[in-house]
Amino acid sequence: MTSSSETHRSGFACFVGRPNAGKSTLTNSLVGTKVAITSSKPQTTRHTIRGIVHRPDAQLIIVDTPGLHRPRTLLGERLNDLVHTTWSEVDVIGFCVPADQKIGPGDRHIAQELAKVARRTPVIGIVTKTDLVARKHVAEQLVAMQELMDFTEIVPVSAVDHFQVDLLSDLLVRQVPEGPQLYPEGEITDQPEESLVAELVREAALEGVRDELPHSLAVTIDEMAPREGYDNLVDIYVSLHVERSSQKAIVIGRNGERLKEVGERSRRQIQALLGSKIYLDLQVKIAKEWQRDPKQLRKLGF
Ligand SMILES: Nc1nc2c(ncn2[C@@H]2O[C@H](COP(=O)(O)OP(=O)(O)OP(=O)(O)O)[C@@H](O)[C@H]2O)c(=O)[nH]1
Repeated sequence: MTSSSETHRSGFACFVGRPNAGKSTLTNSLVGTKVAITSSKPQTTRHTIRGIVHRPDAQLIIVDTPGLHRPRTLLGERLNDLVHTTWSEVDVIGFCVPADQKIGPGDRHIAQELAKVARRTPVIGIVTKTDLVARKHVAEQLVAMQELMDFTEIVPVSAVDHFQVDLLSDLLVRQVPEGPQLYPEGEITDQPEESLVAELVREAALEGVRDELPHSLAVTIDEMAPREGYDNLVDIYVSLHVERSSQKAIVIGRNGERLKEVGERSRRQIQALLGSKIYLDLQVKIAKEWQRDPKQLRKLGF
């Protein structure tokens, strides 16, 4: 019997909405007081992490997206491209509209842009600040939201009263894939992003072959640096260490098919983490009996 309570999920979410829609307050409310909000922005990271929701069953990383502009200039267009890229990299988007304000042209503009990615990235409609208006008014706003675009779900919340914030957390978590805890609890800034990237690759490499390669897979980042002359490209060279050639064959797969899948699967998540395009090079190496050799273990970061 498989119980869904045993699966752990992890992934990325972002909130969009016009200024003052309540995005930051909602992020804080979701995250709770347990976790500090980091605004650390290492060299290779473009997305700022606004907060991390730690739950026993999931970890939800809430990232910032640059604001959407009305593209009057080429720069405006470029910035909007960046927004679209971010939207397609995260696992779920929350579109915030305050309950106490009429839906306006700003919201419709965002909805139009979101509709372009909605087929790929689920969008949850969030009516914020419900504590400010009567229930009847919340209901009307929900109906108005429904007409705005095709949402995966629509939910009214109040960050101030903590009304339905846990429900929103559940709805967001439902949209992120199965995966390990990416950040240690309470310690968001200390984890070098290299380890997160390695963890994402390891997770993708184990997918479907977990029984065959239980603990015989270690992943190290050989090099990770922004490519010179490009403002949005990070080169990442990764080694996957196995113990035997039979395991190497499993990781690589027939004609390299599996390794290609591993690359595709991890690339999307790494791009979401870093907020930048990446070139990902994966090499499978045999480190004989690395689990029993202290020297090898140190080299592999254990
Ligand atoms: N009553 C009430 N006020 C709220 C709620 N959520 C946010 N606010 C208030 O609304 C204002 C804007 O909230 P923010 O969270 O800063 O909004 P934002 O969308 O992050 O704003 P930008 O950073 O400008 O995009 C603040 O004064 C908040 O205190 C809520 O649930 N209830």
